[in-house]
Amino acid sequence: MEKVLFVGAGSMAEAIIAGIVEQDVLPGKQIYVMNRSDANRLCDLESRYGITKVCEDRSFMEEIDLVVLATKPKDIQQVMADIHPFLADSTAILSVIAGTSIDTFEQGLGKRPIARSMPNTSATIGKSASGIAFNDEVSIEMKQSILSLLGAIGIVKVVEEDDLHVVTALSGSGPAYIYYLVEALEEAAVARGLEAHDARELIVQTLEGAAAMLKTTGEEPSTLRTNVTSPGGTTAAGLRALEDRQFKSVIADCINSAEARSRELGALT
Ligand SMILES: NC(=O)C1=CN([C@@H]2O[C@H](COP(=O)(O)OP(=O)(O)OC[C@H]3O[C@@H](n4cnc5c(N)ncnc54)[C@H](OP(=O)(O)O)[C@@H]3O)[C@@H](O)[C@H]2O)C=CC1
Ligand SMILES: O=C(O)[C@@H]1CCC=N1
Repeated sequence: MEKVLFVGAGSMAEAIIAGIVEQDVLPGKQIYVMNRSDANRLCDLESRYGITKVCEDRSFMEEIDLVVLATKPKDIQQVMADIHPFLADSTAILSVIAGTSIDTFEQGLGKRPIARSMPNTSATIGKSASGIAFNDEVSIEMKQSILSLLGAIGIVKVVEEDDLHVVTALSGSGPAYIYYLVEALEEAAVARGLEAHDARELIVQTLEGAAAMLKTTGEEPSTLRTNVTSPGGTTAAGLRALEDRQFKSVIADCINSAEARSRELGALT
């Protein structure tokens, strides 16, 4: 894979570009980026990551090996109409767009190698948790190239295409749930008198420590939870408040709603 074009230059495109530039995944290879109209944004990405912005010129497109589609789902029909005439038959597609199916891409861009993925914004620091599915046109070699590209920005799970909706709900949107949890914990701690910056540091370290415990001990989360929970102690009191408010059912609603929205977005494209 020598030449990669990002179509869409928003937060997700930047997270992946930052990750692959930082991890040096495509050393010496050429990374191009285009968007709809925000010229300043392209200049900014070009100067920060040493990639090449694309404005009007489309002549180079037939030499592109991989197009990364990173626009909003609502824009994808327009994008496909814009780029299809310029792509070589062999050009592969990697979508990061929520909901939109491989079938939709095949209809808009022809039968060609297509991978549909769902990374997350932690790609910026090489910590994405991504899911991916491929169509039958993707060769073993191309699959490996795409997996190593996504692998360099975090972990990747190959899943059935239909499961990408729940992957989107879980790990695509997941960072936002965690940030919301941090906001809530911080607000509660500040309301009880802690300084905001102290609360923030304690929360982030608690998250980091808990994640590392899950990873390194291999223990079940329920076992680790039980280890924290002294009978009649503070944790039991806190967990009881969560149970009283049906915490697990709130979380199930969150995942189900996000998955349903992913399916809706797919149906709209
Ligand atoms: N943000 C996230 O956490 C995640 C997002 N995703 C998916 O990534 C995709 C992009 O999301 P995000 O980066 O947040 O979105 P943004 O709104 O930040 O970026 C969208 C980009 O698409 C460009 N665009 C729109 N229309 C066209 C067009 N016709 N031709 C070329 N470029 C076009 C926009 O250009 P301009 O600014 O010039 O209009 C902009 O650069 C979405 O489909 C989302 O589902 C996936 C995983 C996580
Ligand atoms: O909110 C969204 O639709 C996108 C997909 C996953 C994360 N952000």
